[in-house]
Amino acid sequence: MCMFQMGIVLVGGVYFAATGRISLGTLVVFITYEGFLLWPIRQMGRILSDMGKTQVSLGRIGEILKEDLEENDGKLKPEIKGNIEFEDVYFSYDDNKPVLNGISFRIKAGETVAILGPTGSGKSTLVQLLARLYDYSKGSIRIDGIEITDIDKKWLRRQVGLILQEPFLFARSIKENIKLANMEADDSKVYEAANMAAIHDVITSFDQGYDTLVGERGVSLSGGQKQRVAIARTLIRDCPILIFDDSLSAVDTETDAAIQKELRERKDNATTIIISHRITTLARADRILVLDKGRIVQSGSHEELIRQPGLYRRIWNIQSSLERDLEYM
Ligand SMILES: Nc1ncnc2c1ncn2[C@@H]1O[C@H](COP(=O)(O)OP(=O)(O)OP(=O)(O)O)[C@@H](O)[C@H]1O
Repeated sequence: MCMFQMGIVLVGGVYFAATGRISLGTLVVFITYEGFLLWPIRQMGRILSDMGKTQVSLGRIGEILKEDLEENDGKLKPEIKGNIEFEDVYFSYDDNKPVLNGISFRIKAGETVAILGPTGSGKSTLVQLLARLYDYSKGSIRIDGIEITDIDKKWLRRQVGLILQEPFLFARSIKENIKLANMEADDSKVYEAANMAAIHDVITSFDQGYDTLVGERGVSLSGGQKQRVAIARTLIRDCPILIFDDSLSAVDTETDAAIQKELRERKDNATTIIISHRITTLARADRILVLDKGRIVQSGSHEELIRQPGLYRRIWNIQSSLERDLEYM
């Protein structure tokens, strides 16, 4: 029972006892039994709300298991260069609320495109369609000219490296966490990926180096360090298409710049899509798409977008004036 409820019961109870309407014994028994009753009722409320979450999670696990059993016979397994084309793509999670409303754009193999947009504008949904986590209802998405629904789903997902904002690390060593995506990779490949993700020096500063355990029994990594381990885990797969879904947000600006430089200088330059709210990250991309309510409302290079009114210029003004203020502090 919270202090407030306890206070009301006590004040009321003492008043009734003092005016002789109830005995002191009745008051004590009432408070005791109320305490017994309240806790199970609260627990019941929690169980009911957890049951709702369990139902949704069970449904999703079922979908994943079903997908694994799906036949992919006859689907293509092409070698992918990384040319991406969205043509008039529509998508909604449920029929009433459209999330993407006619998205069209092209990315050439090896290009870096950044996406900016208010929360809920459909950025994550757009990149998840590319990895076929969901299927679009109308329009066409092509990779190297092939409709992605004609490509074997597992094959496609191996070519598209999607790094999420809150990556999951297992309670294993850092090396095992990086190698997870490519068990055949040797140590030099692990170090190369960690270097590109700007996390090698942090790892080697630990007493156990790459054998350091992550999680409760080992080191607790910061949000930015976890993101960089997850980036290394994706880079070790050598995917021709890389997607950073706000996954550079917890990394400081300089490290972010270092990672982007490494990616650009990679031998086989991957097609890269970066979702970010940080203007310095966006500015380094070859092209920026601005999304609003499931539509592309602006598209161009940093120089082009700061010359026209719109969300990009507003964010640029706010973030640059903040940086100037910080310099003077
Ligand atoms: N699995 C889902 N089921 C139902 N609706 C969803 C699901 N995922 C996202 N949405 C809804 O779709 C819309 C677009 O979401 P999305 O995550 O793509 O936006 P976003 O631009 O990436 O936002 P943020 O910047 O906050 O990550 C939102 O209204 C969101 O509530």
